[in-house]
Amino acid sequence: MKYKELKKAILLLEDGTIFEGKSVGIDGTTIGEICYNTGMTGYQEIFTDPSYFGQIMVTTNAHIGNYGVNNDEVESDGIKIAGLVCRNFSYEYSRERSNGSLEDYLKEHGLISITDVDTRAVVSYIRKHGAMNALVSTDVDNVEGLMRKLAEAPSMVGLDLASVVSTKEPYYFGDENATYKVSALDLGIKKNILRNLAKRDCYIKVYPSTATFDEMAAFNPDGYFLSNGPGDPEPLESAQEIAKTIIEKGLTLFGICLGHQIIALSQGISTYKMHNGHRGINHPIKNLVTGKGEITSQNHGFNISREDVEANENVEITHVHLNDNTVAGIAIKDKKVFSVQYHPEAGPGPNDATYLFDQFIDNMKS
Ligand SMILES: NC(=O)CC[C@H](N)C(=O)O
Repeated sequence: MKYKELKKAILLLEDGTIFEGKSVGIDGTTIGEICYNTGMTGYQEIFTDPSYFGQIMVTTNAHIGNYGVNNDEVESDGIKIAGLVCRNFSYEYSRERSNGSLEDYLKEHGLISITDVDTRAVVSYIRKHGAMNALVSTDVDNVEGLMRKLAEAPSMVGLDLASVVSTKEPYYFGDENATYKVSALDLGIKKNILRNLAKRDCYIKVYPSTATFDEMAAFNPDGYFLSNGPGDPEPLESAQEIAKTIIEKGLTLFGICLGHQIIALSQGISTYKMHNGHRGINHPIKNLVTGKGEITSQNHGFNISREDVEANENVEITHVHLNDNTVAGIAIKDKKVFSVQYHPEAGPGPNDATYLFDQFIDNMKS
């Protein structure tokens, strides 16, 4: 490995815990909610996933950067995480398909990152103490000032971040002569969702988070889609209103992650902040309809209340997370509406759950 003289940096947690390391990316201070992803690969897709907006990412895979970056392996127009914490940052990279180094990519996108951190200690600490805000900084001699800054940062609970990352203007994706038309609400949509729909013969109109049902209906779609996205689903009232209307009208609807939470909220099912959330690419799910297992890509810090779903006679649980028995998928009884808490589009992750896109197509067909 190339020897580099690196600046010191620190990771400071909301409760005052400090982890030391070295700076990569740019100098400065960044604040966000700390979380960790256990994926062994797929760092570029993770860093560009808009659902991570406002979060500082700890990668549990020891090596980050070793296969470089590729312009096609992005889930949005740039890096969306607030900061990166890793164990061994690789300045050297090797892969035929890569067209640049992660180091240059972090600098180009202005990401403050810290390497040489004992990430196992960080993860075991936040697993025990739960979700909290954190800061990464190269201003290592000013811990008190940094502590004050961190204390002022808002908590993730109650935060509408979807409107920040959403497109400001509607746009189209796919072939306009495709068989199915889909109106998608962009709350932080991942590109791989659009690719999966387009691949299944859909032409998609992507709407900003401020759109109304009437605007989305004007496209005359065969189906509606509610996307993934960052932050707390609860303040997103207009999206919940749209879901409620679509369901009342008996139209076809599919929701992923934040979109799934929005559908639940629209039916009076509450959401809650999890202790740590699920973020990785090997999360086991059981499909209760088919009895089959699937390994899935996940990224969420909120979840929907099992108790509320069980008490709701219009909604059924279709999928459960096998690690902790949390609700991972629901369907509205006798309607063409379903949603999952995880990521069937992968990007990164396994493709076990892509059948859900086919299910959405079948619903539009019927
Ligand atoms: N990937 C997502 O859509 C995440 C949804 C939501 N922001 C959560 O953390 O639970």
